[in-house]
Amino acid sequence: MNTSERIIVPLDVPDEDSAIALINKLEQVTFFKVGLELFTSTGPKILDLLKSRQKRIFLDLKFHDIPNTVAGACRSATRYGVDLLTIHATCGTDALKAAAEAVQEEAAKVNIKPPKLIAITLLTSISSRQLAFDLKIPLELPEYALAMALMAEETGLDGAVCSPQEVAQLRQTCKDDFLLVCPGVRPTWADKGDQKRSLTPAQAIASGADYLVIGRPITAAADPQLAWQRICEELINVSG
Ligand SMILES: O=c1ccn([C@@H]2O[C@H](COP(=O)(O)O)[C@@H](O)[C@H]2O)c(=O)[nH]1
Repeated sequence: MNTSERIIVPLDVPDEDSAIALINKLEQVTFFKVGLELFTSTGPKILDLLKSRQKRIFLDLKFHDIPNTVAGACRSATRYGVDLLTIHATCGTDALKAAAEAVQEEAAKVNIKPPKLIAITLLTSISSRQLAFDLKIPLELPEYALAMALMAEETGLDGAVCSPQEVAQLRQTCKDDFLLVCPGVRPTWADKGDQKRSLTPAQAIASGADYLVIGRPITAAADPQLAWQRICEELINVSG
């Protein structure tokens, strides 16, 4: 996989027309993320459109519910034939196990490749202070993120979503093939916005991330294609 294929661009836009406009501006991008905003607006037809253009798809619906419900949601999402799918680790072990089994069973039933099911460890918009004072979690943030990732690994998930600040620790501790996907990535020239635990794309890759989710630095740029290219060049300069 070349470095540009490691960048996943989220289509965080309100409707299908805006998504198509963005996809057209980013012809060279191979991997797009469809999240809550766009999927709630368009439903699965946006996934068909991306597939018709041979794009890879990260369906980031961040399931968070009881075991029976997340298993059902995972079965439905599996039938879309997407590449990556998310669930919150805080659903707990029973729900994570049920979700992982549901994905495998449904993919076998309809004879398609299962999506990689990955767990959100701790949203990248949460700071250490918020973890302690808002969520009342009495652990250091890296320790908590690692615990969530290990729970996901032990329950049979394929990987985790983590901030670039924790990815080195997760890379060292988790199995080599445990997929690590990092949002909250910011080039030095971009605004952090609501992201609290960011590093640059080059730092995130050097720390062991498999994929980077980079949205507004690209999608809100005056020229999204140019912004994407600038990030690709920064990554090539680091990885040689
Ligand atoms: O912990 C998480 C999990 C998911 N996201 C998603 O990634 C993108 C980031 O977009 P930016 O514009 O680069 O901030 C967005 O779609 C989030 O829903 C995340 O940021 N953090």
